[in-house]
Parts: sequence; structure tokens; C-alpha cells
Amino acid sequence: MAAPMLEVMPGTKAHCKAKNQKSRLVGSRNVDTSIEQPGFDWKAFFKLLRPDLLYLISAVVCAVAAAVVNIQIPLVLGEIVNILSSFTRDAARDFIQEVRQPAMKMIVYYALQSVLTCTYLSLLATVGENVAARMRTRLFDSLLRQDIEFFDKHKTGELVDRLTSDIQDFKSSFKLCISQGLKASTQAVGCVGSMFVISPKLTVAMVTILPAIVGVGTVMGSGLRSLSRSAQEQLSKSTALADEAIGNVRTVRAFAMEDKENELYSREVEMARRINIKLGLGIGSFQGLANFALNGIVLGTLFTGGWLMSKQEITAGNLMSFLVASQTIERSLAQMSLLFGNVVRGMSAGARVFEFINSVPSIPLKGGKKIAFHSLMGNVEFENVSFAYPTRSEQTVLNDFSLKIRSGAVVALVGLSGGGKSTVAVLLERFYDVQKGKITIDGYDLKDLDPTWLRGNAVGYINQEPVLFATSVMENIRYGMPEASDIEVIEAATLANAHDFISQFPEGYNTVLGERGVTVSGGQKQRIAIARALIKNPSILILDEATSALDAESERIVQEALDQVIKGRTTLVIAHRLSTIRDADVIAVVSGGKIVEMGDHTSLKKKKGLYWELIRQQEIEEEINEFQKYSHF
Ligand SMILES: Nc1ncnc2c1ncn2[C@@H]1O[C@H](COP(=O)(O)OP(=O)(O)OP(=O)(O)O)[C@@H](O)[C@H]1O
Repeated sequence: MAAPMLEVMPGTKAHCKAKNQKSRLVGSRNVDTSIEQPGFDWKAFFKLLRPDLLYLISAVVCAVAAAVVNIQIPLVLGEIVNILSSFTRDAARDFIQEVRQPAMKMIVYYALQSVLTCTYLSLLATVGENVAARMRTRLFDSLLRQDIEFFDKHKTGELVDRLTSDIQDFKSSFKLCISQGLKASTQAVGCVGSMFVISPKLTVAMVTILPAIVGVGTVMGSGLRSLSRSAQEQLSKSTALADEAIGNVRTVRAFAMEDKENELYSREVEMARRINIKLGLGIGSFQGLANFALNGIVLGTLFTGGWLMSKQEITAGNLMSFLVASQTIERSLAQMSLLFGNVVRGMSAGARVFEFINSVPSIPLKGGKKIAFHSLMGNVEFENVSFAYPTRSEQTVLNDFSLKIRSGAVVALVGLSGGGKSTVAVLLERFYDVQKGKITIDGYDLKDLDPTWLRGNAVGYINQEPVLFATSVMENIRYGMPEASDIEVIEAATLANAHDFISQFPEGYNTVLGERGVTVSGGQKQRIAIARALIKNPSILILDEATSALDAESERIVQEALDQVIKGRTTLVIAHRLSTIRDADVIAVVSGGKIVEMGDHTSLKKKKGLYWELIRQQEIEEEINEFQKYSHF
């Protein structure tokens, strides 16, 4: 019977657009500022700072000392002005003689100030770099220890952003805070003190208006802080998007999605731009208002000071000193207001970094029982396991799932897509903990076994798309057992049917693979991955669709390698192509998170159940493939 045909007229466009066309960004497009932001963890920060405490204290002392010297300068300046003005009345005295002492004092202060500035800046640079490096390594360490669930929730770009720009922001804000903030605040306080000595009346008049200015500043500040957080979140989002597109550039190219990706990225960047402009306007207004207030103070000082001078209460030199001191305060406060935006940014960046540093995974990497190699039999059992992925807790993937794999047996899991086969594999690796029931190896609950031992020694995992690293073939295989010798690497490669093709590379085992191993074919990549899993000599092997991404010839070669390596090991094979599992001791058919049929190939085929259906389906697919292959003749 002829298949019904869809007639397409020339020039007709098929419109199959979804009603609400969505992108891969849906659900994460808007910055939700209502989400509670983490507070800055001072305790964790001081812990990081502790090794450099001596440097920091020295830097603080030098910064404060430089500020104190700065406070002295207006006083000496006042002294000089008083001498100068006395010469307008009585010019017969020796000017050099009288001005020498305050001038020398001034030179010493200037020299001291530059030495102190150089010292505290160098010390601060050291402390800043040390703290940032410590922060980076702690954060990276903490990220690598997080549950797999954590990586389901966070995008790679977002995490990389915390490692790079957040730490950079925090470091520069920290350095500025000490170098400029501390210096400026000491100067401001010190100058207020010396102004009080010069003229209490004038100082009191000036200081009374300060609380109002500080109050307005605080209110504006808290608004700017939350805006700054939103800006950073949004920027992380756009970085995550770019990271995903660049990291998967082949898929982007294959679907000709460059323009679409660019459009998506531009949209996110546009949002970041808008928030940042808003933030810039906020910081600008803040600084503008601060400048206005400070200039008002200068004018007020001149006015009040002039009035006091007219009443002979202060001298011209005193007013000069007062003005220079008030200008130093002005400069300091202006510096502090400039610093403000930076500190806001730095604090929220730091809070975000500490949030991840402090995040404790529910499955620790280490701790628990290790079964000695010679007594590890490899009996695996799933006992009434129920499981839902934490990010989708409402969807039960495994429902009262039970499966027993005796030591050395090859058990194949087959079934419809989405039935939960790969989930069985990731649970055996303990990437997630089950919510009900238990999984045991040789009778030990997986939760009582050391996870590092489990993944590093007991279980070998090979999946459909193994990821290799951008290093040599030798190092990629050694990744399975870092202490392995070159000979052991070659032995593993030989067992995995990989030695011959590796030897044919001009640089053999030293050939460097591209990022994620893009410079080798799928079949070669798979065999290197098999060697990498084999080198740790695991007792239990999981082959998750290990050959399904390969063409027929590569599949045959890789299958040959796998046949070799599964011998004597408990093996869980997850497969779509039923032809690859004909040698399995037991075939378990999974559907709806349960095993619905179990037996060997012949018995299952006789039952005419789901397995039989799958075989029929595959035969039909193979027929269609064959037909398509030759249809062009
Ligand atoms: N990390 C995850 N977070 C949330 N849900 C997931 C996750 N991984 C898989 N799922 C969901 O769990 C269900 C089972 O997926 P699983 O990968 O185990 O199926 P499968 O039988 O191996 O399918 P296939 O044969 O297509 O690989 C699916 O509905 C899938 O969408």
C-alpha cells in the first residue's frame, strides 16, 4: 500500500511554528531579584585572610600612618601661611630662617607619605593576590565536590563566571577598600580632629549637617546594592549562554543556528546592559549628590570662617589649615563615595563565591567502607528502589525497581526510551541517592561504601559520548588510574583494541587530542575511553549505550573490544540495539521505572511481550535503513 503523501507546492512554506515559540533560555530569562541573596560570610573571609594577617596588619598600619601624615600637612601648611602673612606686616625679618623649619617638616612629611604609600600598596597587592588565589582553589575544590544534582541546577558558564569575574571583582574591591577606603576614612576622622583643634565652632557647624548626608547615602546605597546583584546575575546568565553556544559550536553550526544564538545572547546582553545603565545612573546620582553636599560644605566653611575671622576669632593661617583639612575630608569622602559602587559590587561578588564555597554536598566524596580488591565479588542488587531526580521530584523515574546481578554476570537493560535505564546506571555510580529501597554491592549498602573507592576502583563507566580531555592519549588513559605506568597504559589500550590505531598516529601515545577529544573519530574516542575505564581494573562495568553512536564498522570493532573486557566482570549493559546484547546472560526489559520482563533472548522472544515488540521494531528500522541505503540505485 502506498504511503499517504503530503503534497508541497513550489514556493509553499510549511508553518509548524509552536504557538509560544520557546528558546533554550526559557525559565531563566528574567532576573528574579526576589530570590534571597546570600549574605557575605565574614567568618569564611577571615579564615582565608588569616595566613596573610601579618601582611594585612602591616598594610593597614602603613595606610593609617600615611593618612596621619596627610592630616599633618594642612597644619604645617597653616604654619607656613601664618609666617607668610606675618611678612606682609613686618618684612624686615629673615624669611629663610623662619620658614626653614616648617618647610623641612613639610619635606619630611611628603617623603614619608610616598614611602608609606608605596609600602602599603605593595603589601596589599600581595594580600589581594594571595586571598584571590586561595578563594579560587577553594571554590574550584568545592565545585568539584558538589552533588551531580548541583550541576543539573547550575550552568557551566555561571560557575566559571564565579571562578573568574566574581573573584576578580571581590579582589579589586577588597584592595580598594583598604588602600583608599581605610586611608580616606582615617584622613576624614583625623582632619575632623585637627579642625576641632583649630576651631571648635566651625567644626561643630560643619559636623552637624553630616548625619543628614550619611542618612541619604545609606538609603541610596541599599537600593544600589540590590541593583548591582541583579546586574551580576544577569551578566552570569549571558556568559552561561555564550559558554553553551561556544562549547557546542558544532551543533550550532550543524543546525545553522548562529543567528538565533546571537539573537539570544544579544537579548541577554541587552538586559545586562539595561540593568548596568540603571546601576550606572544610580551610582552617578549618588556621586553627584555627594559632590554637591561636599562643595556646599566648602562654601559654608568659607562663609562661616570669614565671619569668625572678621570677629578676630581665627587667623588667616587657621582658616587656610581648616579649608585644606576640609578639602582633604571632601576628597576622602568623594573617594569613599567612588569606592562605594566598587564595594557594593565586591561584597555581592564575594557573597556569591562564599555561597558556593560553603555549600555542603549531600553525598560526600570520601568516607565509608572500602572492600578489598581480592574479596570484591561484584554482586549487585537493587532492592525495591524508588527514585525521582531532585530537579524534577514530581516525576518518579524508578518505581519499586528490583534487580539482582550476580558476580560476573552480564545483564542487559533494554526498553523504551525514557524508561529509566540510564538512571539505573547513574544510581549504581551513586551520582544520586535513592529515595526508597537500597542498592547493595556484595551485600553492602552503597550509602555505606566510600564513594571515591566506588567510582575510582570498583565501577567502570563507559557511555555513548565519552568526553576526553585536551591532553595526550597517554594522559587520557592514565586518567583512570593516575599512578599507572606507561606499560600499564599500553596494556589497557591493547585490551581495548586501541593500541594499533594509537601507534599509527605520528606522535603515538603523545598525540594531543583536541578539546573534548574532537580530533579522533567516534570509534577511536570510544576505545580510548574503554582503555581509560579498564586501567582501573573495575570489578563492575557499566556500558551505557556504549556503541550506539558508532557506525556499523566502528561498532563491530568496539564491540570486539568490549567482548574482551567484560569477561569475568559483573556487567550492566544498557542498550537500544538489541543485536549488541545477544550474549547477555540475562535481559531485563524496563518500562515505567520497573522491570516488566526478564529472561534470556530466546525465552523473551517466545513470550511475544515488550521485548519481542522491540525486536520487531528494530527489524523494521533495519529494513528501512537497508532500503534507504540502496534506494538511490
Ligand atoms: N538529570 C536529570 N534530571 C531530571 N530528569 C532526568 C535526568 N536525567 C534523566 N531524567 C528523566 O528521567 C527519565 C528516565 O531517563 P533515563 O535517561 O534513565 O531513560 P532511558 O531509559 O535511559 O532513556 P534512553 O533509552 O532514551 O536513554 C526520563 O523521563 C528523563 O527525562
